[in-house]
Amino acid sequence: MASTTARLDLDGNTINPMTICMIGAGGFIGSHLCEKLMQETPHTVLAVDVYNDKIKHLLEPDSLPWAGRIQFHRLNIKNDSRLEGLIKCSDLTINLAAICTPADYNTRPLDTIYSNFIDALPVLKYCSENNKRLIHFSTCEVYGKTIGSYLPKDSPLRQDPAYYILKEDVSPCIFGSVEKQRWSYACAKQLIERLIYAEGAENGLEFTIVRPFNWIGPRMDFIPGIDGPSEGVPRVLACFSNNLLRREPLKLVDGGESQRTFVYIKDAIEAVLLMIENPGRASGHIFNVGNPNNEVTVRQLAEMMTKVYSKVSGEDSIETPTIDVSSKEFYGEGYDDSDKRIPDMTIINKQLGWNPKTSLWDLLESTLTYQHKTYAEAIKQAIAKPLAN
Ligand SMILES: NC(=O)c1ccc[n+]([C@@H]2O[C@H](COP(=O)([O-])OP(=O)(O)OC[C@H]3O[C@@H](n4cnc5c(N)ncnc54)[C@H](O)[C@@H]3O)[C@@H](O)[C@H]2O)c1
Ligand SMILES: O=c1ccn([C@@H]2O[C@H](COP(=O)(O)OP(=O)(O)O[C@H]3OC[C@@H](O)[C@H](O)[C@H]3O)[C@@H](O)[C@H]2O)c(=O)[nH]1
Repeated sequence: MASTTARLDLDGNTINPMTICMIGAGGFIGSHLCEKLMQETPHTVLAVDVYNDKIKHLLEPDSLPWAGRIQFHRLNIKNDSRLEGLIKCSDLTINLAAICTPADYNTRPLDTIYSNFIDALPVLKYCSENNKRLIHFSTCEVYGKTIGSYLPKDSPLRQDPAYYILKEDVSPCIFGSVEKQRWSYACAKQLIERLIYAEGAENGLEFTIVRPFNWIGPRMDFIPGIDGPSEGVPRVLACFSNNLLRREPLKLVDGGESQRTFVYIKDAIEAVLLMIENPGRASGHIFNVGNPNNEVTVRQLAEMMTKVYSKVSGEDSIETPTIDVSSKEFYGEGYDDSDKRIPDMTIINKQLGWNPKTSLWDLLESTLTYQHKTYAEAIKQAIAKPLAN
């Protein structure tokens, strides 16, 4: 419950309650951010989304301690004139709305580009015209591939951090060719970042851009055939969770050699709250938000998830826990991948003093405990049903 003592920002000033228009509030990150804002702050949230399943527990019943501080507005920002009014009556807009699953980037590139660029334009326009602050969610994918990935395999420079650490104000954005439609998302995100930055430079828009580096945790995406389409392909955490729950081998795309750093959603949300409540320190900045200490290859992630799931479910792992699949088979034509993603943390450290805390093992343990509790029974029933018929 929100504390009654005054909240202070990082400079010791009192934080006044604010109204936040949160677009995409019904998604994975939005649901955790709404939860944090309701449980720990006095702020009000106008939660905008086309779905609200992931925030239902915050909206009902009316007796919840924060009732009245969160309102759900079911609207599609593509074509709804109510959006401007909601932005106008808020102090801050946070835009999370996007198509952001890699399986869509090469198979639905038009929807991906529209969602990540065109649909964000009115949000930016209304914030700029009404002098409202904007926190916009971009992605670590804007960095694309590392410079090091273009060096010869045996080059010693590949070991030099200058060739792979990703810095907001220094690193270039390196994407594959246009035929590699994987990059439709990254490219759309890059262009909206540039437009927001330009609105700041030319028209004084107060903005913050967030580049999340693989935030994971409970409520991420969906489990195919249970709370999402049977043929759907979510992000890796949900793909591997689904395989573990169904006792199927985890599929390693192109050998599972790509590397990622994973950060626990609850750590990352702390960083967003600091941005919300410290505008003087956050405005005009682009922030990497990730955990450089949690780097693994996708193969290592699969191995660790298999061990953790065995521990939390009490079930032995299957005989062949992983299998290799080609990216063409798994994602279709036009897929490509980021080789390695380690965030530089200098700017977020200096501006907000934020550091991630949770190790990969610990965050997988709490997340897979949630997956097991939430889905194991439903999966059992789904598997038993066709047999019974
Ligand atoms: N989760 C991550 O690790 C990660 C990494 C990089 C970037 N991001 C960015 O963070 C943001 C949120 O990501 P997420 O993981 O919560 O994804 P998500 O898919 O769970 O949430 C996005 C939400 O936006 C809503 N939405 C999409 N289009 C809409 C529209 N036209 N009108 C209204 N609502 C709409 C969706 O219904 C969904 O609830 C996205 O912009 C994404 O690109 C996330
Ligand atoms: O079953 C699977 C799923 C995924 N993978 C691999 O696992 C890696 C991670 O895949 P994810 O689905 O989590 O997506 P990525 O990390 O590539 O991109 C994500 O990064 C940042 C955000 O902007 C987006 O949420 C998304 O684009 C990729 O190398 C992918 O090929 C598998 O090997 N097997």
